[in-house]
Amino acid sequence: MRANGLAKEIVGYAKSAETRAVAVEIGLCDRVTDTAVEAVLGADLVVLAVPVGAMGELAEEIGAHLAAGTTVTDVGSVKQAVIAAVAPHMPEGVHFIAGHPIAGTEHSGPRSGFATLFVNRWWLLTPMEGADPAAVARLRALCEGMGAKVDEMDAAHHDLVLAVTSHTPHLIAYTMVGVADDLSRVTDSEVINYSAAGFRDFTRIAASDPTMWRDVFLTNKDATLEILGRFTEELFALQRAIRLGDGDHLHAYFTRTRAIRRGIIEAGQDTAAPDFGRSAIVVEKSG
Ligand SMILES: NC(=O)c1ccc[n+]([C@@H]2O[C@H](COP(=O)([O-])OP(=O)(O)OC[C@H]3O[C@@H](n4cnc5c(N)ncnc54)[C@H](O)[C@@H]3O)[C@@H](O)[C@H]2O)c1
Ligand SMILES: O=C(O)C(=O)C[C@]1(C(=O)O)C=C[C@@H](O)C=C1
Repeated sequence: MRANGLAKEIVGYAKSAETRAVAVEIGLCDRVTDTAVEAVLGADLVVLAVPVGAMGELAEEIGAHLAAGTTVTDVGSVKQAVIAAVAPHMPEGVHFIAGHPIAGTEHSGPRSGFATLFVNRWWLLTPMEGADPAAVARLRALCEGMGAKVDEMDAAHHDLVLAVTSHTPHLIAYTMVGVADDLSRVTDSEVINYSAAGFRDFTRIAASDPTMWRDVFLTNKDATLEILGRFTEELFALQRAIRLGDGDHLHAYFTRTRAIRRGIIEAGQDTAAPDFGRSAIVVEKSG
C-alpha cells in the first residue's frame, strides 16, 4: 500500500513487542502503537492479519472503538469462520468485508512481506448479504491498486475451493515430509540427504507457520474433510493400479493431471516471487 501511495498514513499493531520493533526498524508502517485499540482510532480502513483463530478476540478488542463509516477487512485463509467470529463485534455503520489474498509464502513475520506479493494474484472478497456496494468498491479498488485481480464469492464456496487448492495440498505436504522424516531415522538420513526436487517442494510448503495452519484446519474442518475423503479414494485407486500393474490407468491419470498443470500456467497463475526456487516455472512460461 505504501509503495503504491494508497494510504495517507499506515498505522501498525502486533501482539509481540519484538514484531513491533522490527516493523519500526524496517519502516513497514508510519507509526506503530502498543495496543490494537490505539491503532484503529480514526482509521478509515482496518486490516486484520492474524491467524484465523485469533480474529474473533481481536475484533472484540477493537469493535467498540471503530467509528461509523470505517471499513474492516481481513486476510484470513478461511472465510466462514472469520465472518462468524468477527461480524458480531462490528458496530452499526461499520462495513465489515472479509477477504483473502491468494498470495503468500512459507515465511511469516514482518520481514517476510514484499511490495509485489499481490501483483497478478487473485484477491477474493466474500461480502455478507447487504454489504454496502460503495465500501466493497473501495476495497476492491485498494486490492487492485496493489496489483491484485479481485473476485467476489460466497464464503462457503470460498472455503470449499480453497480446501481443494490450498488447504488439503498443505496437509498432504505436511504428511509426506513427516513420513520421510520417520523413514530417515531408519535409513541413516538418506531420505533427507538425497531429497529430489519433488520432495523439496513439499518441504517448502511443510515449513509454513504451524499456528496459521493449525487454525486453518480447525476452522475449515468440513470442507477439508470432504476433499481429504475424495483424495483418499483416488489414492486407493492409484494404489490398486500399481498393485495390479495397470499401466493404462496410471498413464491416463497422469495425462489428465499434466493438462491441469498446463492450464494453470496458461492462465498465468504461476507467478510466485522469484526467490523461492521456482525459476524452472519461469523458464516454462517464457519458452
Ligand atoms: N502466509 C501466507 O501464505 C498467507 C497467505 C494468505 C493469507 N494468510 C492469512 O493471513 C493471516 C496472517 O498470516 P501471516 O502469514 O501474515 O502470519 P504472521 O505470523 O506473519 O503474522 C501474524 C501476526 O499475528 C499476530 N498474532 C497472533 N496471535 C494474535 C492474537 N491473538 N492477537 C493479536 N495478534 C496476534 C502475530 O504476533 C503476528 O504478528 C492468517 O490468517 C493467514 O491465514 C496467510
Ligand atoms: O506458496 C505458498 O507458500 C502458499 O502456500 C501460499 C498460499 C497458497 O496455498 O497458495 C497459502 C495460504 C494462503 O491462504 C494463500 C496462499
